[in-house]
Amino acid sequence: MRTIVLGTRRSNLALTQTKWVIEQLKQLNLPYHFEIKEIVTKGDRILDVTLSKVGGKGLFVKEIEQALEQGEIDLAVHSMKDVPSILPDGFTLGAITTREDPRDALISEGHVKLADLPSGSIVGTSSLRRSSQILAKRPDLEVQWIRGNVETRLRKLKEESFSAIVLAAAGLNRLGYTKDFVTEYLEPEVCVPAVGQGALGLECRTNDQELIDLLDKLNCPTTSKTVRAERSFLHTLEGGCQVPIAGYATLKDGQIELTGLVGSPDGKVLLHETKSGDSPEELGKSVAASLLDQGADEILEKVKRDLDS
Ligand SMILES: NCc1[nH]cc(CCC(=O)O)c1CC(=O)O
Repeated sequence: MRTIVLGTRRSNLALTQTKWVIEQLKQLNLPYHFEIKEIVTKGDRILDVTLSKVGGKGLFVKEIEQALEQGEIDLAVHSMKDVPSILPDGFTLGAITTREDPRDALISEGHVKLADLPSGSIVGTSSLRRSSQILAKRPDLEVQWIRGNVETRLRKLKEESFSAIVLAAAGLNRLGYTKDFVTEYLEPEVCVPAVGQGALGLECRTNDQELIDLLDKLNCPTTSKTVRAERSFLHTLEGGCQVPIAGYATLKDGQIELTGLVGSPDGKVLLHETKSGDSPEELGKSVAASLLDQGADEILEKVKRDLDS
């Protein structure tokens, strides 16, 4: 009987997600054993600077891919929003699972909603996408970088000078926080989610056909299709680093509807586009092209220059 080794980061969220996938695999009642191997990535070790400066989201994924390549692990469970838009040769996503709540969640001291936070209140986030959209709504607030896993950020909300923080609803749900813990869910009309937010990607080696066949049983066709559109959009715009880009797609009567957004980190410029189509790849490219026509490349170039300096 084959043992499938799942590699995961050590955070509570990563472990919870990996255990959830094992449960789903076990329910298939197939003759496999499952084992978890914890991996500490560079992104987990470096916590003192903004994530964008140490190399962005790809950081978490790269070291896990090395373990896959060397056969130390067979399968990696990722939050899709942390997975770069193109995987290196030799790796594939065997499945994208059913999406959790894709929205961002605002959690504030005293449960004060975004619209009601006093002027000058400090909101903690380390995402340019979130800062851009929050400052567009509330230019009188102040955004400060906050790093660390979900529990660390919640502790900092209590102990430091933040009035509110923004976290993905999906992560909170998976960790078992109840709905009344959240002050306000930010609807996609207010804050367009990150590409892939709320979906899990199951990555394995391209030559592991046995595992690819197994993972296919956990694939959610709707989530796959919408996340592919979002990732095609991201790929068309991306220059490699973490940038203020948001993308969220839904499926209605077989048609994908994709909203893309590019904003300046201070929220003074927000470019939006929503389009429908049936090819995820073409739709992603088309929404990206519209934003480039509106001047998205200028915003993104400036962000990259500021990160490099
Ligand atoms: N960047 C960290 C990260 N990656 C995925 C999630 C949440 C789960 C998800 O989006 O699926 C989080 C935490 C957060 O943004 O609050």
